[in-house]
Amino acid sequence: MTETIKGGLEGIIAGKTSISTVGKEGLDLTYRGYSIHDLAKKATFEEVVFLLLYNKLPTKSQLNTFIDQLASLRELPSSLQSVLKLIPKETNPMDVLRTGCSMLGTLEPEEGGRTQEDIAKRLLAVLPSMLLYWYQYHKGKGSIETTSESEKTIASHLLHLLYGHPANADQIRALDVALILHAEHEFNASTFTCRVITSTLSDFYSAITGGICALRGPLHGGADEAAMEQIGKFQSVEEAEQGVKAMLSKKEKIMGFGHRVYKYGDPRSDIIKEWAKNLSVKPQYKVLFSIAEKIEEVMFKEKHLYPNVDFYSALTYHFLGIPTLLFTPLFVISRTAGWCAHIFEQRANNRLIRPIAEYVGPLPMPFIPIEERTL
Ligand SMILES: CC(=O)SCCNC(=O)CCNC(=O)[C@H](O)C(C)(C)COP(=O)(O)OP(=O)(O)OC[C@H]1O[C@@H](n2cnc3c(N)ncnc32)[C@H](O)[C@@H]1OP(=O)(O)O
Ligand SMILES: O=C([O-])CC(=O)C(=O)O
Repeated sequence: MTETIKGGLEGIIAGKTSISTVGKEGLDLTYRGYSIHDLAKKATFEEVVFLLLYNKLPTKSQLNTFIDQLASLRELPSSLQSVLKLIPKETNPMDVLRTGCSMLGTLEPEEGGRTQEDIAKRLLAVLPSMLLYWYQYHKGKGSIETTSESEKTIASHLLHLLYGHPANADQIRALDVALILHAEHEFNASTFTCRVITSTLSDFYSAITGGICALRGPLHGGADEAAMEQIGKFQSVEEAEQGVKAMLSKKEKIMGFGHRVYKYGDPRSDIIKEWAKNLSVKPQYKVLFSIAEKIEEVMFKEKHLYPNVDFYSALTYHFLGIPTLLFTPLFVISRTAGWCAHIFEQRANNRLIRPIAEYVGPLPMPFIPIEERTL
């Protein structure tokens, strides 16, 4: 093979999708043809989930039925509650979701007559319960009630479970927008993982569990937590400027910047930045916001790199009082919508995903039996 291969499958078209466009000239980011800007301004997360799963916008009554259905699926089976209690409290919450998702697959398997749509809805409804049940249990709050339907939406339910009381309308809308922005992104690493697993005719839970595993890393979904840690290390804009320059001079990466596809900026970043700005009401939040803006300025001056969705999402979550370790799990909850849509799409026109490798190993050589082998 003489053609030079770029690492990481960069620029390779690995399949077709009608779910979203990412960075396509003149289209930018759309979900099923709808601009991310319109969706973030005018839609709700549940509306976006419906759109992704059913390939059409819901009517008002379809949406209400959908919201009610999701709210009725929040219950954790008692054996799953037991498993969540057994998972050590120091565990990374991404591992909790990975384990919880896999466990649910043993309790409510696809083979048991459930449709893929049933499983998609169940996962979207129960993942927040799983996360917050484990989190609050190990914070000493006991076994919290996750089934209440008083909070209709995923964002309000999540924040209520986290705060222990209802969130206000701005907080709920901020999280709702973050969930919309993270819901889908074409053939990113975690979605591609789901599609590869699906292509072997494996089950739904295996594919989603694989997606969670791929999202965990800091080069992908885990960047929001890494970005927050980096921003939080600086006390002032001056320190941030010096610190980032020093990191760049050592060839270190600044998390939350750069993107494989968007070379001129991630369209989701300005939207979530605006929400971070709106929420930065406390003096210490204003300092963090200006530190983040300084990092953005330095990154552009020094590297011509732009923030991706993770950078200002991190601040948005922080200003919502969400612990850093829960950032990437929130990404899981949102991206499950996109993963499910991709599993449906892969199944509808499946062929095993199996590329080939360029062999760069040794040429064939004689095998030396162990008795004759010397060091
Ligand atoms: C939701 C998401 O998953 S969005 C992405 C979240 N991930 C991050 O924010 C992690 C930080 N960013 C990165 O590591 C990268 O930009 C990625 C992984 C997102 C994209 O990676 P790739 O397309 O493979 O670009 P790659 O890592 O090869 O970088 C190209 C060049 O830009 C530099 N670069 C890219 N991102 C960054 C960064 N965040 N900080 C500093 N330098 C960077 C690289 O060091 C490299 O420089 P070089 O050519 O001098 O060696
Ligand atoms: O598309 C990617 O490579 C990463 C990303 O932004 C996402 O998954 O939202």
